Amino acid sequence: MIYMNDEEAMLFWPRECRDAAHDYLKAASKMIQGILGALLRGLGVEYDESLLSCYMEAKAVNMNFYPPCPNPELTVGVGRHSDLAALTILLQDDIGGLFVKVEDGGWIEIPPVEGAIVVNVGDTLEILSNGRYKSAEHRVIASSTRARVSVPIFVSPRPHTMIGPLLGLAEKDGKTVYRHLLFGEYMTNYFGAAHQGKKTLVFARL
Ligand SMILES: O=C(O)CCC(=O)C(=O)O
Ligand SMILES: [Fe+2]
Repeated sequence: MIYMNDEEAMLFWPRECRDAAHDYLKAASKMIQGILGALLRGLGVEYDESLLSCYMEAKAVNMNFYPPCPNPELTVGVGRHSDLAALTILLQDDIGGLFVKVEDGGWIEIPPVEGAIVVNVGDTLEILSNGRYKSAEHRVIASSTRARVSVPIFVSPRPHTMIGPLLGLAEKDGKTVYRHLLFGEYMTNYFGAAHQGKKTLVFARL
C-alpha cells in the first residue's frame, strides 16, 4: 500500500486493513525519521535538515504472506535482493525464514525476536552514504509446515528527487563511489533487474 497522503490512503487502501496499517505507519514514521536522521548525521557532513524528510517522503506498507510449502527448496519465497528504499522497517511473525548475506558469502538467519523489528539499509541509503552503509542483501525461504506473515515499511524519496552521495562526502572519503541520479531513474532500472542480489547498484556506480 503506497502512502502519499491521508486522503488517498483512506480512499484506496483495502478497507479490511486500512486503519491498522495507517496507524502503524503514522506511529512508525517518527521512529524511522529518528533512525534515518541518526544514520545521516553519522556520516559526519553538514546537510540540510529538509533532505531528511525528502529521502523518506514516499512510504509503503506491504503485507507479505508465505503459505506453507512442503518442499521449500523448490520454491522461491523471496529471491535474493536488497531493498530499493532508503530504509526498511520489518515486522515479522514467529516463523522465521528471513536470511541475510554476510561478508564471507554465506547466509545467516535473522531469527524472530518478540517485540523486535528488523531494520534494513536499502540501496538508496547506500548511494546517499557514498557506499559507507551497505544495503542488506536478503531472501526469504518459506516454511514447510506453517504460513508466515511479514509487514515491511519502506521509506524512499519521490521519483523526482535527486539522490547521490551527500555533499562533501566524496571529498571526505577521497573517492566518489556513486553518481547523482533521479530516484525515479534508479527505480525503473531496479525493477528491471529483480532478484539478482545487489546487481541493481551497478547502475548507480560511477
Ligand atoms: O518477508 C520478509 O521477511 C522480507 C520481505 C522482503 O524482503 C521484502 O518485502 O522486500
Ligand atoms: Fe526485501
